[in-house]
Parts: sequence; C-alpha cells; structure tokens
Amino acid sequence: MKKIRIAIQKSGRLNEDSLQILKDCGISIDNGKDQLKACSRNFPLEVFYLRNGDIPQYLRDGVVDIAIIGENVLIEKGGDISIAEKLGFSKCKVSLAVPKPVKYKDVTDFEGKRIATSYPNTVVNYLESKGVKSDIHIINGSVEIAPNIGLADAICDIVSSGSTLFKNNLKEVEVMLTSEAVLAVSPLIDTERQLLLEKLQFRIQSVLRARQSKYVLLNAPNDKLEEVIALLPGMRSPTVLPLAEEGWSSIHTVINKDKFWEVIDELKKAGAEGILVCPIEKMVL
Ligand SMILES: Nc1ncnc2c1ncn2[C@@H]1O[C@H](COP(=O)(O)OP(=O)(O)OP(=O)(O)O)[C@@H](O)[C@H]1O
Ligand SMILES: O=P(O)(O)OC[C@H]1O[C@H](OP(=O)(O)OP(=O)(O)O)[C@H](O)[C@@H]1O
Ligand SMILES: [Mg+2]
Repeated sequence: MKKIRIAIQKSGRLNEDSLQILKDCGISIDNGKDQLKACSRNFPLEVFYLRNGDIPQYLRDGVVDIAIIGENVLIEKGGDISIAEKLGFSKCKVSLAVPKPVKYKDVTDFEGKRIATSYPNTVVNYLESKGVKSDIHIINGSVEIAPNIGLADAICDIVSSGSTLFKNNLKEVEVMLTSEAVLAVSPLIDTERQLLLEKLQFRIQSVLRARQSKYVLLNAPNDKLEEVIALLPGMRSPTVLPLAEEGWSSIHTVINKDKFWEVIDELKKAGAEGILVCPIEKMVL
C-alpha cells in the first residue's frame, strides 16, 4: 500500500503545532531527533522535515503529496498550489511598514522607494495592482532593521503582535494579506494518495471543530429551562436530564468556545448554576 508523503517545517514556528495536529488526529510518528524523514506506525504516512521556504517546490515537483505550510509562503512562491484546509494556527499578517516619524498618506507614497523584504513577489504584485513601482531589496532575515541601517526606506514582513515593528521604531501602514497555517496539496497527487488525503482531512476537520468548541453542563430550575436553553445554541438541541433534586434539571450542550464567554453572564442571570465547561477531543458531524 502506498503512503501519503507530508512535508512539515523542520524547525521553526510551524513545527510543533504541525506535529501536534497530526498527533491529535491519532497519527503517531516515530520521531528520532534530527531525522529528515519519519514514518507513522498507525497511518500510511511518511513525514519529510523541510525548510518552510522550500516546500512549494517539493509540492510542485510531486516529491511530497501534501504539506503544512504558512499560507503567506504559498502566496509568495506557490500560487499554483491548492489549499485543502486552513488549520487555524500561526496566524499573522504580511504588511508594509515605514519609520514612525514618516508622514504616510497612501500606497502611492511607496513610488520609487526602497523596500526591504523576504516576500518580493507579494510586494511587487500588491504594489503593481495599485499602479505603484518600487525598488525591492531582497533580504532573508532581520528585515525590520533595514530602515535603521540606511538599507531601505520601508519594509514588508510578517506582523503578528507588532512588537518587532515597535522595537525597531516602525509603523504598519498597509496590510497586504492575512495568513495562517494551511494543508497544501501537490498538483501531482495520485488517486490512491488522494483517498488517504480525504481520510486525513476527515480527521483534521473533527479535530479543528473540537478545538473551536466546548462541552457545557449546567443546572437550572425547571421554570427557567426555556430561557436558559434559548441562550445556548447547541449542535442540535441540548440534552435535558432531571436532577435528583425535584424541580431542577441538568442541561448539556456544545457551544463555540468564544460564544461561551459572551453568554455566561446572561446564563447566570437566567438562573443557571454549577456551570462546567469541558474540552472536546474530536467532533464528528
Ligand atoms: N510572528 C509570527 N506570528 C505568527 N506566525 C508567524 C510569525 N512569524 C512567522 N509566522 C508563520 O510561520 C511560518 C514559519 O515561520 P518561521 O520564522 O518559523 O520560518 P521561516 O524562517 O520563514 O522559514 P524556514 O523554515 O524556511 O526557515 C511563516 O511562514 C508564517 O506563516
Ligand atoms: O509582530 P511580531 O509578533 O513581533 O512578529 C513578527 C516577527 O516574527 C517573525 O520573525 P521570527 O521571530 O520568526 O524571526 P526570524 O526573522 O528569524 O524568522 C517575523 O519575521 C517578524 O520579524
Ligand atoms: Mg520567522
């Protein structure tokens, strides 16, 4: 039987979360340190540990079938490669920034300016779409220092918390794109491995759904049930079970983890007590 070949980042920001999502999908990987290739014991899958920036080419050549990679890298180097799934981690933006004291009007301010970046295609395409032509300087790391050492007038790089920009006295002036980790697919994947991809995607979707949700249990007096239930959008409708104490019920439901904090005060006001919130491991619809 063929194995599906997945590329994940060898080391860096995506490595740990990529391995974790495979683990949450019940896929165990024999992971010797410093190995470049590993196999799963319980799923027909081979893992290749590669540099993030090299992955689009491996996908294009069909050396790997799928990959976990930053969407921003696909936009820069792999416009032809399709995305099977957004994975919800490593969220960031790719933005243009200028020194804080610069008075910024609009994107035409970049006309003829020197921009340092590791994302030349992304910048050129963005500026071209606005009819702006700049002078692009490609550098591979510590991009934010470029304006301070006189190498460039502006930069384009990843922004997350904004603290790297802040430390270098820069301000974000244009957000070109938002990105997160994605599951990307080689255009050359064969039919047999496509079926394995579908199995893997089924598992990933159950894991991602579960990560977004909480299992909530609470008690409420019977005369308040309707009011409490109206506040709880569940998978279908909540389970209601009688408590040993007469006149009270226990309500069980699944709720979006962010939604829970929005309704907690209202639930208490409506008469809910003993509220328990539990993690969900997998969620199959
Ligand atoms: N500060 C950040 N916050 C959130 N996500 C980020 C951040 N920086 C990078 N990322 C995301 O993680 C990906 C990997 O970033 P990382 O810095 O680990 O690797 P790299 O140096 O770009 O790649 P390589 O593996 O080729 O050395 C980026 O492509 C981006 O999608
Ligand atoms: O807005 P922030 O939260 O400060 O994050 C943005 C920074 O994170 C990334 O660098 P990283 O730490 O990955 O270092 P690198 O340049 O060595 O890749 C990116 O290149 C930015 O410099
Ligand atoms: Mg980085």
